[in-house]
Amino acid sequence: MISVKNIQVVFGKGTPLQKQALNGVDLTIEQGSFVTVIGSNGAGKSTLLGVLAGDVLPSAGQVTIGKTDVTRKGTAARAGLVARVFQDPLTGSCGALSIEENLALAAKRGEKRGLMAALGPKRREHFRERIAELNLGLENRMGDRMDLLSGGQRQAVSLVMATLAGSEVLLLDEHTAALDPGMAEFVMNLTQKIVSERRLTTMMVTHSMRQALDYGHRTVMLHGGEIVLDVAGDSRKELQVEDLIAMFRRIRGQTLDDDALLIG
Ligand SMILES: Nc1ncnc2c1ncn2[C@@H]1O[C@H](COP(=O)(O)OP(=O)(O)OP(=O)(O)O)[C@@H](O)[C@H]1O
Repeated sequence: MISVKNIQVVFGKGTPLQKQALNGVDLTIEQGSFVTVIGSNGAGKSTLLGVLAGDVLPSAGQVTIGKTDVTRKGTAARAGLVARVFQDPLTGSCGALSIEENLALAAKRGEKRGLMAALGPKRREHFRERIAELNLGLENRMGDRMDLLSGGQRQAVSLVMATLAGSEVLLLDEHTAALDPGMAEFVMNLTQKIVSERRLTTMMVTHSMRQALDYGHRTVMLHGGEIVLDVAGDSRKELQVEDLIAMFRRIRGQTLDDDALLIG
C-alpha cells in the first residue's frame, strides 16, 4: 500500500524560479493495485514518483509505504521497499557490469552485505531461470555487459531486477517511452504479468493515453501539481482515449498540437 497525504513540493523556494510542483496531493493506492498517471509536461508526475522513491522530500505532507512512515527517509532507506524502472534504459542498471552482476546487486537492494554473497551457484541458477522466463535468449548471455543489450532487453532485465529484493512497490517512469512500438508492447505485457503475479502496488507514469487506459486498474491525471482526474472501475472502462484528450484540452484551455503522440 502507498499513501501520500497533502503533499506539497516547492522547488527553488524564495528564488525568482520558485515552482510549486505538487500542491496538496492526496492519493492512496491499495496493495496490488496498478495506477497509471498522466498529465502534460510539468504537471508534477516525475515529482510525485520522486516523492515516493525518496529523492524528492516534500515541504509538507506525509508519505506511507506499507505500514512505514517514510516521509523523512531518503532513497537508500527506502531501497528495500520501492523498486523503480526509468525511461532511459541506461538508468537504473550498471552498463559496465554483467546481466548477472546487475541481478545480484538488485537482489541485495536495501541490504548491507557484499555482492559475492549474492552470486553463489544456487543464486546464479535462480537468476538464469528468471531471465530465461523472458524468452529473449538472454539466459545464454548472463556474463555479457548490460550495455551490450538493446534498450528493450535492458528494460526487460530491469523489470526482473525490480522484483528480486521483494519490494512491494513498483514505480515506472515512462519506462517504454524510448522503445519501438513492438518492444514497448512486449515490455508492457511483461510489466502486467509481473505486477499481477507478485501483487505489486504499482504507479506508472506515461505520456500514452492508450497505455494509461489499457493497463492497470485506475488512472490519475495531474495538472499544475494537483490531481484533476481519478477514475477506476466502470467509469474508467467507459473512457476512451478521445475523452482523455478532450479533458486535456479543457484543462489546458488550448488545442493539443500533437494528438498522435498522446494516442500512441
Ligand atoms: N529539481 C527541480 N528544480 C526546479 N524545478 C523543478 C525540479 N524538478 C521539477 N521541477 C519543476 O517542477 C514542475 C513539475 O515537474 P515534473 O518533472 O514533476 O513534471 P512532469 O509532469 O513529470 O513533466 P514531464 O512530462 O515533462 O516529464 C515543472 O515545472 C518542473 O520544471
